[in-house]
Amino acid sequence: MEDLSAPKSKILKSPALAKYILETSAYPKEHEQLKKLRETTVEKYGAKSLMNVPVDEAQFLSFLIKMMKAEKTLEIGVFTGYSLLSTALALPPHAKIIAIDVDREAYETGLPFIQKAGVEDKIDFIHADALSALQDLLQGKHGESFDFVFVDAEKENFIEFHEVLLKLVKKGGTIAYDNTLWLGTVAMSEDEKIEDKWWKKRKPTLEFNTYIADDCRVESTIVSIGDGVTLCRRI
Ligand SMILES: C[S@@+](CC[C@H](N)C(=O)[O-])C[C@H]1O[C@@H](n2cnc3c(N)ncnc32)[C@H](O)[C@@H]1O
Repeated sequence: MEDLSAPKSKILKSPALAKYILETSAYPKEHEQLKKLRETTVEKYGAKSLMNVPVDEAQFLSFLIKMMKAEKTLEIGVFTGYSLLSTALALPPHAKIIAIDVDREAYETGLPFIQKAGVEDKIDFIHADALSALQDLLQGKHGESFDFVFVDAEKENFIEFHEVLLKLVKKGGTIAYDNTLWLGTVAMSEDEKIEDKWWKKRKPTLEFNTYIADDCRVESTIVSIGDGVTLCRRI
C-alpha cells in the first residue's frame, strides 16, 4: 500500500525509467476498463489512489496467472479492484475469484468497470475482515483448492495469512504477497529513517521476508516490480 505522500514511493529509483516502462510497455496494453477504473480511482481517492497496484505489476501477475492456467483464485485486499479486474480478465470464462475486503464502498467504486468488462460473474466479493473470512473458507469446502492467491492487505498480518493460505492453496499453487520491499525501507539503515507512518511497516515486512526465506514448505522469490512482490509456490 502506498500513497502520493510516500517518499518516492516506487522502489525503482529512476522516475524517468519508471515512466519509460509505463509509457512504452504497460499503458499501451492496458485494458480500456482498467484504464477507466484507474482514472476514476485517482479522481475519487486522490493520493490514496496509489493503493491500486501499479499497471506493470498487474500485467506481470496477469501473465503469471495465464501461464499457470489458474482457474480458482483468491484476493485479499481489493480496494477499487484494479488487480481484481486484471485477474478476472486473465482467467478463463468458467473461472472463479473470491475477493475479500473490509471496504465495500471502494469495491463498489470499481464495480461498474468490472461489469462493463463482462467479468462480474467470475467474482465472489466477501465484505469481511480477511482473517475471519479465510477461517470460514477453511471450514467450508475450499481447503487446498486455490491455484493462485494475491495478498495486498495489511503487512502486519502477512505471517498469519501465510499460515492459513498454505491450507487453502493447492500443492504447486502460488501465493503472491505485495509490497514486500516496502518503499525500499527494508534495505535502509536507522540513519536513513523516513516519516514514522511509513517506517513502522518496515519491521513487519523484514520479519515476513525472513519468515518466508526460512519456510521449507514453499519455493519463493522476491520480484522487484512495483513495491516488491514475493512469489511463494507451495511444495
Ligand atoms: C493496497 S489496497 C489493495 C489494492 C488492490 N489490490 C488494487 O489493486 O487496487 C489494500 C486493501 O486492503 C484492505 N484491507 C486491509 N486490511 C484488511 C483486512 N484485515 N481484511 C480485509 N481487507 C483489508 C483495505 O480496505 C484496502 O482496500
